[in-house]
Amino acid sequence: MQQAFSPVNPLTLPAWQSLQTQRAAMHGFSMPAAFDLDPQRFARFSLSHQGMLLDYSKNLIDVPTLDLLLQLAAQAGVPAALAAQYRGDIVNTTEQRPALHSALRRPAHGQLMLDGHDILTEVRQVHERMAELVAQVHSGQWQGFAGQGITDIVNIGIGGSFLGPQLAVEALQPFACGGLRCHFLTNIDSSEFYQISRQLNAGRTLFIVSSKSFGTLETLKNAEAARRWLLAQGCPHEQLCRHFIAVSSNVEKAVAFGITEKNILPMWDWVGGRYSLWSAIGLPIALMTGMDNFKAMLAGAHAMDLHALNAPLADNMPVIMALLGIWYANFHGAQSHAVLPYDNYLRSLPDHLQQLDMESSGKRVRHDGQPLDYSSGPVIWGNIGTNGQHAYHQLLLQGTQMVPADFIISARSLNPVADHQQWLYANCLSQSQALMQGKSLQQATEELRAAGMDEADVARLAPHKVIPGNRPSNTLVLPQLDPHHLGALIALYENRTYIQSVIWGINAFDQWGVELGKQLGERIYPLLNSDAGTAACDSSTAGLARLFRAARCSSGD
Ligand SMILES: O=P(O)(O)OC[C@H]1O[C@H](O)[C@H](O)[C@@H](O)[C@@H]1O
Repeated sequence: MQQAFSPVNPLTLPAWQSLQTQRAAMHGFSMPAAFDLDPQRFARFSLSHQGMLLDYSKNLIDVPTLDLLLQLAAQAGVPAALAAQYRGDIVNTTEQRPALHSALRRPAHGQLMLDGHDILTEVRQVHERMAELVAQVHSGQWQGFAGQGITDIVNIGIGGSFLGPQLAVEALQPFACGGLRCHFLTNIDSSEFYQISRQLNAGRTLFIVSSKSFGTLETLKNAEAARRWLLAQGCPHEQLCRHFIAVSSNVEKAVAFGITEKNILPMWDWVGGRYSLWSAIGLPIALMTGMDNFKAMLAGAHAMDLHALNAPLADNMPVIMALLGIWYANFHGAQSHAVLPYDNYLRSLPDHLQQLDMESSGKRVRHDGQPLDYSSGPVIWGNIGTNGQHAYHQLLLQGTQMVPADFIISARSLNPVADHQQWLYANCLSQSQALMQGKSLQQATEELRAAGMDEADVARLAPHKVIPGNRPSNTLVLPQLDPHHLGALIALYENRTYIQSVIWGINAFDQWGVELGKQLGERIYPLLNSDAGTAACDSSTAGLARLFRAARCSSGD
């Protein structure tokens, strides 16, 4: 396997330096004026792929800025890095692994050799096993301990073993088949276990224990609780195998936990957790929507990979989105980025992208361990559009920070109701337009005068109504939210995240930061039983541990 990276400090790239000069030259750039001056601005700054349109005309760019950003991508070696990732070179340098989630969605023919194995054959075999399981569950051939078919599946997993499947299961609800209900058990919170388990009939429930490592505390504790619950509900010990499937790259640990080997679907260390919904971690998606829809999602993602690999930089959707992200994070000081899907089915997209992007881009050193002296990834946040208009859009419009936003909407609704979709679309467009146009003091003043207000009140109120405008956004329009376009959309963001990491010179595929809390949790747990050891820890942790012990004593637990 080849090592892909000789890390580059982007600050040394000529295009980075030119962009700094360009940023200064752009001081005073007005997006509304740019639209007035150039009737072709929308056509110039938009592109489409697989029927998806990216309108990036409402950004703080002009042609020279975009040219410099494209030069930055070329100088940072983006095309070569995309090819290296797709080929299976070691792009995860700290763990010395490739990141081959793209291999999970390649068509079923061809070969990709890794350490002497053809991994495409292995992927194919797992997809075939998934198809068998889906058929068995849907046909009622898979039966629980009481000889009845399955009605409920419970995915036990967290992080990447939860967020991607949850997003896709929700997004593809109109494509549901098989009549199953799907639940996600994630947190180590007894209330969550209680709320889910009370809806279940034990004899008709299938638990999928999803954990790449099979070492994640929350997942193992919930799997143990599920096993105890099944036994308490009358499942004989020897019949537990009818109620548990596992997905893991650590088959040994899954077997040691008690899962029958034939019920364990493998995954591989070359798939990162946050990129794993395309593997057997996506089993809940296949169970809820059928294998054909799961495969259509893979095909959409694959087409996006090919686009990222082959389209010229200037026509390349993930490249353009990545460069705009860099422009705002590194040249405008933006510290957050909003993802605003105008689609209830995409309500979990911001959650998924938070893990995808913030675990990948939340880094402080380059591949070579040198600290960054520039920003890496911003905070990703967001929620369903329209709802946000009645909440945090106030800050987007009039707050002191500039927050670049992605608006995402489908041209067609799969469940049309009267003129709802037209209003939804109008709302979406109104927000990006308001962010771009704003409202001047003169406009605010005229509006108040037109409403018949006296001059003193006009003068008092007008400044509060000013909206600065010139705030950037992208609009992504999907023809409709179907499996193919969902796959393309998620893969678009995956590629965008990777491209940004290449320019920043950071590793998008490790996440060492999350380990510290896990280690400390192991040390804190015993302090909640006894105060032995509290002397050695900080007074805040000791005080909070004391409070827990006191609460437990008083409740008699
Ligand atoms: O799938 P698992 O091994 O249980 O891991 C679940 C999650 O745990 C972590 O702590 C990582 O930060 C995530 O990237 C991962 O997706």
